[in-house]
Order: sequence, then C-alpha cells, then structure tokens
Amino acid sequence: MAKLLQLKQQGLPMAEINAIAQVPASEDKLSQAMTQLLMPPHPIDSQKWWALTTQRIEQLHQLAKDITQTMAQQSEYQQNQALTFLGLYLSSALFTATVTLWLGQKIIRNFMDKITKIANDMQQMAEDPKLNINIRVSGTDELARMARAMNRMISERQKANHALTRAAAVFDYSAEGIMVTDADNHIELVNPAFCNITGYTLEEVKGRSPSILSSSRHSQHFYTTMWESLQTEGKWEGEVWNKRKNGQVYPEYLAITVVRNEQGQIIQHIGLFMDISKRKQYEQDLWYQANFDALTGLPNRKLFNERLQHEIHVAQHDSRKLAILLIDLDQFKYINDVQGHATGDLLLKDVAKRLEGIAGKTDFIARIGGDEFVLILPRLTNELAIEHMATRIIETLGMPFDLNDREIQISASFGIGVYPEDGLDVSSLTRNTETAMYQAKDAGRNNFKYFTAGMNEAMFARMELEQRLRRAVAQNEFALHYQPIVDMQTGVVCSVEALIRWQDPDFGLIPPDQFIPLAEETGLIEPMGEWVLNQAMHDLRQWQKSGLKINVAINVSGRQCINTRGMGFDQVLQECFNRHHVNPRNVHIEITESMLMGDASHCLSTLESIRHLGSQIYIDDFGTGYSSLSYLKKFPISVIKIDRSFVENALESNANANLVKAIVMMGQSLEMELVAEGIETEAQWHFLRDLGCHFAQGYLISKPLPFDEITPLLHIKHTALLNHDYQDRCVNI
Ligand SMILES: Nc1nc2c(ncn2[C@@H]2O[C@@H]3COP(=O)(O)O[C@H]4[C@@H](O)[C@H](n5cnc6c(=O)[nH]c(N)nc65)O[C@@H]4COP(=O)(O)O[C@H]3[C@H]2O)c(=O)[nH]1
Repeated sequence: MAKLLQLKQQGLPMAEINAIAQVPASEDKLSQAMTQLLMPPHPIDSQKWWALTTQRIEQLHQLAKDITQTMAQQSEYQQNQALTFLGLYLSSALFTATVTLWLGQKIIRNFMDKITKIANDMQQMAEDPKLNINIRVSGTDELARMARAMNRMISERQKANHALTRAAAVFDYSAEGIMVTDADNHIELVNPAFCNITGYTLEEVKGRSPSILSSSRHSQHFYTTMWESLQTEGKWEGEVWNKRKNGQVYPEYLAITVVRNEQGQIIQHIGLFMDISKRKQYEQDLWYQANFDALTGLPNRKLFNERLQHEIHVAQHDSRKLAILLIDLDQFKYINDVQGHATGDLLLKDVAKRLEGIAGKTDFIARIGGDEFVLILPRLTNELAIEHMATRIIETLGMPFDLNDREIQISASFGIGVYPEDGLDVSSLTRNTETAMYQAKDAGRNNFKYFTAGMNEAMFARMELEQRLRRAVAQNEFALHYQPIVDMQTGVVCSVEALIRWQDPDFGLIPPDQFIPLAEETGLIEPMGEWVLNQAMHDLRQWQKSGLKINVAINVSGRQCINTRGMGFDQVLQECFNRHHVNPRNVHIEITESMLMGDASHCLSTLESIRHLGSQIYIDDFGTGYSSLSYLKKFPISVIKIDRSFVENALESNANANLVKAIVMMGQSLEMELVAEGIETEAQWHFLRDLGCHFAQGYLISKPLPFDEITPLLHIKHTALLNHDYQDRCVNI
C-alpha cells in the first residue's frame, strides 16, 4: 500500500497504478492469505496456530517476495519504459531539431532570396532612376507584403515622375513664357518661351527684378494696383506692355499667382504670360478694316459718322458751328467703266491724296462711298473758311491727273451743310448736305451748293422722277421723234436725228433733257438706249422699204457706249443692224465731246469698231466742251455738229459770228463735215451755209416729229432755201 501511495505521489496515472496494484491470477495464494488474514481468528491450538502462523508468515514472505519481485519487474518495466520514452523523446527532439534546422534554413534562404531580389531590384532602380521594376515576391509573408508595398511605392513614384516629367515638359515646351520669382521678387527660374519672347537668357535675368522687362508705358499706379491684388487676392492678370531685350515694346497677357507656404508666407510668384502682339495686330487690323477705306487709307463712312457725332457734340458744347462738304466726283463711273477699275482706283487714291493735302490739321476727311468723299471742318471761325475750302477743292481736283501715263481731267460737285442750321444730328446734317450735292450735280457739275430748305423738295422730286423713270423703262413709255437734217447745197433731207420722248401717263410728253441725265446716273440709259436703237432701225427699215434714201442719227450716251448687257457697243449695234436688216452706212452715231475726254484709248477703240462696221460718227454739241483739236484728230469722227447755242447767237454780234466762223474753220481744217444745229431762221441758214457749213438741222426745216408725221416731210426738197444749183451730197454721208 505504501508503495501504491508512493507511486501515486510520484504522479503516475491511476490506470498504471491500478495495473501495478492488481494481483495477478497466479497470485491466488496471496489473495487467499489475505482473505484468511482478514478472517476472524478461529479458536485453534498454539501449535497449529504456530504452524499456521508460520505458514502464513511464509506465505506473507512469499507474498512480499512476490510483491518485491513484481515491483522490481514493474520498476524494470518502468525503467525500460522511461528509457524508451527518453529514446523516443531524444530521437523526436533530434528529428524536430533537424526538421527545424532544415525548415529554418529553408525559411532563411527563402527570406534571403526575397531580400536579395528586393535589394537587387532596388539597387537597379537606384542606379537608373528611370527604371521602374515591379518586384516579384510571392507569398503572404512580411517580405511579400513589403515587396507589394514597395511596388505600390514605385508605382506612386512612377506616377509622381510622370507628373514631374509632364510638368517639366509643360515648363519647357510651353508657348507661354513662365517666370518664377522668390518672395523678394527676384527671378529664380524662367522657361525657354520666356527667353524666346523677351530675348533674355536665364543667366541674364536670374536674381534680377522682373522690372527689367518694364516698358515705362504704365504708370506707377498700374503696378501698385497689381501688387495690391497679389497681396489681397493672391493673383493678378491683365494686359501689360513690356520691353524685349532689343528694346522693342510688345503687349503681353500676364497672369501672376502667389505661392505661399503652410504658414501663409509668400515664397514664390509664378508669372505666366503670352505675347499678344499678333492678336493685338489682328484686332488693330480688324478695327482698321472696320473703320478705314482699304483703297485710299482714309476713314470710311462708319468712322465719319462717329467723328461727326463727336464734333457735333463738341460744337454744341462750345456753341460753335461746323461744316461738312460732301464731294462727289463727276463722271467717275464713266472713267471707272471705260478705263477699267485699276485706273479708277488710282484716280481715287490721287483724289484722296490731294484732298488730304488741302485739309487743315483739325479737318477730318473720309471716303464714304465709291466716288464720294467728305470733309468735316470742325473749328469754323467764320463761314468764309467754307467758301475758301470749297474753291480750293474745285481748283485742286480740276488739275489734270496723270494715271498710268494718261492725263485725265475730272471735276467734282459737292454740297455743303452747316451745323446747326442744316441739321442738328449726324443723319439730318448728312442727308441735307447730300441733297445740296445732288443739286450741285444737277446744276451742271463742277460746282458746289449750300444746302437750302427748298432743296429737300427738289430731292424728293428727283427721287420720285427716278421711280417713275424705272416704271417707264419697264412699261416702255417712250416714243421716238425725228428731226430732218438737210443738205444746205441741195435742200434734200439726207438724214433724220432720232430724239427720244417720254410719254408719261400722268405728266404727258417729257423732253429728254429732263430725264437723260438721271437715266445716265441710274444706268437706265442702257435699256433705254437699246430700245431707241431698235426702234430707229425698225423705222429706218420702213422708210427704206418705201424707197426713201435716208440715214438715221442716233444719240449715244457715254455710259451706253461702254457696254450694254456686258457687250461692247459695236456688238450691240451689229446685232441690231442684223436684226433689222439695216446697212450700217445708213446709221450715224452721235456722241458728245465729253465722252472723248474720259478714256481716250477705250473710246478710240469703240469708235474705231463702230467705224469699222461702216457707221459714221458725229460729234454732238460741238463747242460746248473742250473743242480740243488734238483730241478730235485722234478719233475717227466724220461730222461735227455745231451746238445750237452758237447758231442761235451767231447773228447777234460780230464776236458771236466770229466764234461760229472759228468753229467752222476748225472743222474744215480737220476735214470734217459740219452740221449746224438749231437753225430757226433763213438768215442763220444763209450765214452758216455761206461759211461753208454742209448740213442744217432746226425748226426752220422742221421740229422733231413722230414717225407718221415726219415721213411725208422727208420727201420735201427745200429748194426755197437754195440760191444756186446743187449736186446731191447725201449719198456721201
Ligand atoms: N430751240 C430749238 N431747239 C432745237 C432746234 N432744232 C433742234 N432742237 C432741239 O435740239 C436738240 C438736238 O438734239 P441734241 O443736241 O442731240 O440734244 C439731245 C440729245 O443730247 C438728248 N437726246 C435726245 N434723244 C436722245 C436719245 O435717244 N439718247 C440720248 N443718249 N440722248 C438723247 O437730248 C437732247 C435734247 O433733245 P431734244 O429736247 O429733243 O432737243 C433736240 C431738238 O429738239 C431749234 O431750231 N430750236
């Protein structure tokens, strides 16, 4: 039992103790002995008791021996078992140590590999900052996490690098100049665009103040405001005139931003600017185009209106007067059409120069239309100044122009309007001055007219007439009257002059003087002239069919002669002759002297073409114009018509008679035939015939009459006016 207790105290498990305490089956004797020992004592003798006791003691000894033996066996067994356990323990410990060592080595090698890989990759990246390696470390351990963290870091670094690269590229390649200054506004850094724009290198500006670029165009106040804005708002932007290194001042658009540190102190200023010279130039060009005439360089109508508005305001404020002179070139359209636009342009440029030459310092001159110029005289001290200027304009523009080696003479008509009498605002003053200008034109050109209240009525009348004339052309309200031209030697009617009449439904018959100038001005003369030509050819054909030998003279205006429907006049004629089967030799073309003065070369070629067709050319109203012999010689003119005004006055005085003689002699010296117009009396007839005039036209023979009325008169031979035998000359015309 003591042994069992001891085992128990040693902490042996109960199962084992139990096993040890179990008495094996072979030990039945022990059990029996024990049982007997425990049995109550029987009443036996001492010997027996002794034997029994001895026996039992022996049994006990045997039992103790057995127990000792068993316990020895048990102890041996336990020892063996302990040894086994120890062996096992030691071998497992060894195994564990080996495995642990092996695992440790493996883990360490693994760690070392990973660390080496990370270190190598890091080393490579350190050597080449542009290199970005994705460190590949697998697993979930610390190193793998570290590698992933590093990869993230690298990726961030990569992004940051990209951003930096981009920022650097923006800085380097930006078209805008960039300037970075420190807190004290000393230049720290500039980009290449800065150098391009300003002409300075970084070395030249580093450490200096941006005022190195100052152009001195801005006041101190300008810069003070800029700095105030930087201090309070942290930024400023606007247009600045700066100066390049070469001294050239240029405009730039500048945006300055203040950079502050975490404490809110200014550490840098970043100035970003672009050169806006081109944009400024473009804006200026646009403004120029909108306000100036490209051809002459003079202000245009828009600028004129603005300036007049301003001058009226000033004049009103100062209680002063101002005048405007509206100048229109006479026959400019003709020159333009005949000589070509290039010559027309040259003329306009020269006119502009001449007007600029005579305008005073405070005067303002503009071109407000094709051939319309306007002069503002804003500081009128007295009205004589207007007259003086008007006379100078007429004189200046009256001098011949030398255009492409051609001498061209022009004149101008202009109206004068005075503020405040003739208009209190721009539109009324301009409108009234325009009215005065038209009046000057109607009054025979090359003069000027002051605006008067009555002019407006005339202006309205003119506008109304134009309306009616347009309708007349559209509705063909015209008729032709014919006036005979008689051979002064034979009294025979050789030809008739076709004269247009306007049969207005409201106003009756209107003579050509009242609408031809307007028709020329408005261009209506072209369709009107074509109608005359066709009608006259039609009538001529009728007379010829009836067996009458007659020619027809047609009046042709300068504008009509240039072109009709875009065709040369000779082509128009040819078409018409063909249409009516008329021989061009039976048609005379009457032109005025002024036509010859416009464009000599174009006129010459047109007249030669007409002459080439076979028609003769008459100069109408001779003597009223320049009557230049040199001009007349150049042109293929066959007949001169002496203007009615000379014939009318020829017999009134010797001087007048001598004038007519001179004209006749001039014609004779040019070997041209002469027609005396407006012969009303026999005295005039005889006078002119005796001078050597060949043909006569006038009321003495007949007034212009319609076709039906004139036809019978064409057969009459005016023998009563003859005083000697004649020979028939008409066929030669
Ligand atoms: N007092 C007076 N007058 C006389 C006498 N003999 C003729 N006349 C007028 O003198 C003008 C002559 O025509 P013109 O000089 O060619 O002058 C013409 C001509 O330049 C122009 N004209 C007439 N018809 C046409 C036409 O079809 N086309 C063009 N372009 N102009 C035309 O109109 C002008 C005026 O024509 P008309 O009024 O018909 O006036 C005609 C005629 O009626 C006379 O003895 N005494």
